[in-house]
Amino acid sequence: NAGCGPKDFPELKNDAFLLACRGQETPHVPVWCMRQAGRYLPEFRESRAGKDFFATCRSPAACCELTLQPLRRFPFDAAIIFSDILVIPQAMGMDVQMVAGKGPTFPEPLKEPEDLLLLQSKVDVIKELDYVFKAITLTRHKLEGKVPLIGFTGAPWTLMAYMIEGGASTTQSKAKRWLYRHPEASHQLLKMLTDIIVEYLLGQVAAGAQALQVFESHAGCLGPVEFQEFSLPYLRDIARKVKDQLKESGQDVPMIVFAKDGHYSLEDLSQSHYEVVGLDWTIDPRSARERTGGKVSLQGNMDPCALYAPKERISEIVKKMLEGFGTRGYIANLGHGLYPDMDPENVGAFVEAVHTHSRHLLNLK
Ligand SMILES: Cc1c2[nH]c(c1CCC(=O)O)Cc1[nH]c(c(CCC(=O)O)c1C)Cc1[nH]c(c(CCC(=O)O)c1C)Cc1[nH]c(c(C)c1CCC(=O)O)C2
Repeated sequence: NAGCGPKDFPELKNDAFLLACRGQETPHVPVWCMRQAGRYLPEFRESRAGKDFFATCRSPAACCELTLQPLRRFPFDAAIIFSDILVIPQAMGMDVQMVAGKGPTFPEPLKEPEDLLLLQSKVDVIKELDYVFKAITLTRHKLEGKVPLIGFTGAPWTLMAYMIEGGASTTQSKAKRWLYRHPEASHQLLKMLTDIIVEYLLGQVAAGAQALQVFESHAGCLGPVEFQEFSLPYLRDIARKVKDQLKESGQDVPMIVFAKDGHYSLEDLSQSHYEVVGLDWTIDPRSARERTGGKVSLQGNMDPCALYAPKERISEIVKKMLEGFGTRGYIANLGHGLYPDMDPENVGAFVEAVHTHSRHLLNLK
């Protein structure tokens, strides 16, 4: 561990992202992309070639390299640690494999409430997920203070859905069956996940994460009523518990909640102790501002597919997006992750358009 402890990190040189999380003034609108470390980069494909996905996640050196790759190409204002949300079900004792062309797969998903007994009830998060903490500490050093490092987790409902579906699903009907047929067991599982997530996020901050994003990627298959019961209380709990604990040690780390396709929940999410609410592209920037009433910063939300447009068109779309959100309390991003067939040059055009147009808008003030 010599020379790599979570202390004496290099001084941060670009704090635009952290300032924007807190609604403070910045010289330009900060920008990063979900899945910025990914298969659209040839160097990523080369590093990952022939290696097992979760073995890569367990190698701090590999995670560090993959996290840094996009920053060598583009002037992103934040880095997000390379890892996966499914490391938590693994830490709970479930087998998860990444199957090429199919995505994450659980050979033995949860079927009935009795299966909860097969899960590790007391997970030693610090020990089981130590490899993630090591990756964060190493990456924070290697970033040399260029930009802040974001840690992340899946939200309880999204993780529960994977653990029951056993992989990708369009309807999430197996997982939703639990909500309607086994509400008590569902809450038991969601609570178990919440406790692990809180410890996991605190461990990430101790290791050097400077902001935290919670991915509720499967919000879209819930309606407002189910969301209120099975997602929102746990999202709130996570933010409150993490913040309370951090406060005790005099720390304060901005938190982002991203509930994909959860447009119905925007008002609630803006009052859930998160500094930032992430948005997908189905929400109009101006209406998002009105509905959140200036209570939070907003992040998002260009349709990732707009990156298939020519560069000039990308620039126009970005300009409209910036005019809609305004330049204060705003972090530019896509409405979801980049796809493997996207052109890195257009990602560069997106980043440049955000910086150029936002500087221009800020100078007009
Ligand atoms: C749902 C989810 C997962 N993982 C994640 C989510 C939440 C975000 C979202 O809604 O997309 C989170 C995640 N996964 C990954 C990151 C890394 C950081 C970044 O955004 O750059 C992050 C933040 C790396 C990854 N995670 C994965 C990849 C691609 C596979 C590879 O590198 O071999 C990457 C770069 C694999 C993964 N892991 C998961 C899926 C659905 C897939 C895609 C499977 C496929 O496309 O074949 C589960």
